[in-house]
Amino acid sequence: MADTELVPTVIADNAHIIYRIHGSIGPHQSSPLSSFKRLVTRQKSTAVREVHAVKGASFVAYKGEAIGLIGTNGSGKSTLLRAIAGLLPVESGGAIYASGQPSLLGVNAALMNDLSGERNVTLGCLAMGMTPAEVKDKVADIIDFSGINERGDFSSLPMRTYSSGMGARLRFAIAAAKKHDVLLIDEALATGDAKFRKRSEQRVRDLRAEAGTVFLVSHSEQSIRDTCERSIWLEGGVIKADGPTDDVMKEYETFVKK
Ligand SMILES: Nc1ncnc2c1ncn2[C@@H]1O[C@H](COP(=O)(O)OP(=O)(O)OP(=O)(O)O)[C@@H](O)[C@H]1O
Repeated sequence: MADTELVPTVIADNAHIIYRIHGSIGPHQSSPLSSFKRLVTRQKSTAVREVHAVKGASFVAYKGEAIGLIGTNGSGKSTLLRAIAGLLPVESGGAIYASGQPSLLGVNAALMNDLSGERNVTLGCLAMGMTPAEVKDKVADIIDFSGINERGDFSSLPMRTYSSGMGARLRFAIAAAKKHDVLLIDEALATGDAKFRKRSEQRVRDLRAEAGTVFLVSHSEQSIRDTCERSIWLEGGVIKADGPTDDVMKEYETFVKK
């Protein structure tokens, strides 16, 4: 990165993300009678519980960077990723700006369970904006990369017959078949076996080299160390550290060992 111009791809400026859970009221207020009373009197339920998941996150990500997001369970990593993808709103007073359309690749990425793996590859590629001709070119490579056919012809079977690891591998293979300005990966690499993990980590490095920015949420320290030169540590929704992965990991490890 040193001799290239730094081009920002994602800017988070004092981003606060709050989940509002409507109707999460106490036991007395949730009875059918009290609901009926509210209906008759046209009173709105005032009970909205808030979860302040990300608290004032600020950072700048640049082209060509792979950034690991680490932190204990519930620290806000997936929430931040979803906000970068534009799937969650940022509270007023702060903002997240991103170049292009960031793509979120999560273990929950939508594929159709009743369709075969191959059909899902075609649909996924079309949904990412490839032309039918490009898709035709890529289907075999994507299935190869996913390795779902390593134990027989699974690509022609419905996705509901796949193990969760196989599904995750196929989702990753589809998303990684395209160049992304900003690719957001949520634990997708963790579900594969060691061989697939190696292959996908290489693909993340390639995507990065193609001048995109990759964010990787993972509980696997090894995955983060192997793919990301920079890491951001979130704890309780607050960025505790942001810098070279080795340094941030050291601080994080000291924290979790306490
Ligand atoms: N849909 C939701 N509605 C309400 N609260 C939520 C929702 N999703 C997450 N949260 C809350 O937001 C906080 C951050 O959750 P998030 O999933 O971002 O953490 P995480 O760091 O990705 O956790 P993990 O490592 O366990 O995947 C948690 O307190 C969680 O309970």
